[in-house]
Amino acid sequence: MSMPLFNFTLGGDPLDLDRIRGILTRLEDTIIFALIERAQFAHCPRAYQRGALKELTDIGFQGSWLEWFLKETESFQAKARRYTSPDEYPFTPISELPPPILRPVSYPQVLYPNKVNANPSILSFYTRSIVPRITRQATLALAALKRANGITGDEEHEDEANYGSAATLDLEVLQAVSKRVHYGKFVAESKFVDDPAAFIPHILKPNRAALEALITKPEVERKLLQRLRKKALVYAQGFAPDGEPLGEAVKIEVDGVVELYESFIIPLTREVEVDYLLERLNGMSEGQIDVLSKKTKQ
Ligand SMILES: O=C(O)C(=O)C[C@]1(C(=O)O)C=C[C@@H](O)C=C1
Repeated sequence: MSMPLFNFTLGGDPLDLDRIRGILTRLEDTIIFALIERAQFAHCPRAYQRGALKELTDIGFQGSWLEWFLKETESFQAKARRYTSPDEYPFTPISELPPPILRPVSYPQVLYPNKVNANPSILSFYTRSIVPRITRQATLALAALKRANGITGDEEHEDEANYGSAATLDLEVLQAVSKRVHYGKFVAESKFVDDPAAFIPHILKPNRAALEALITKPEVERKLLQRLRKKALVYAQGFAPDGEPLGEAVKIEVDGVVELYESFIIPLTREVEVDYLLERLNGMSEGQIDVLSKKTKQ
């Protein structure tokens, strides 16, 4: 049995829609597992508040603990040229990251040059909506444990012991969600080159609704949500010592995972697709656009 290869450097048609959807499907597993890991720890609200940690303001950093953690980790990863890959986007502005120490890889030019970056939306939604939701059980359990042990007060430093673990796991979730959402660019490029004539009028006279209607595939979304629920149910259950599944979803709330995709990840992927398409003709001459406009779906 052969394994599908999704690595950019290994050849194959990077705009094959089935191949791109294969990557999106694989990332479902990564995202569910990362969420399960993060859900083991309590919320740690102060880790997401700017200026909440004296230790950071003391060293002149104005952001939150998570933003500091992202910047430090991404600086290191930038040196290993992570953000030169067309499917990797840092949360820290690229201008604040160091250059790679390795020679550049020459990636095939698959995407049209663009400035689309959904990471600010991802970071804000993740910290405001996702973390509180997936950590609810762990936060309640921690509070109950403290009550049982007579630990009270010191609200400010209550959850500090988990800051390192929380941020490490936040980074895993954020990077996986970011990669998934930005794959929308490859999906959009694939759909565009398949039928440029359908898209061009709505790019020239920008019409988001028309572009969104062209890229939206309700049946694909329906199947995805169905598959995701089943996967989350399997991954979230416990297993007996002999490997027998115990049935009940205990590691994460399955509805929460499905809702995350339904109300955030898929809509944001669609938004990235539309934003990308709106930039798809930038810098092209009328003549070039004219030639492209004559290409219709085969
Ligand atoms: O698979 C596609 O065609 C996509 O555009 C990706 C995606 C998704 O986010 O999963 C987004 C919009 C479509 O309606 C279907 C699925």
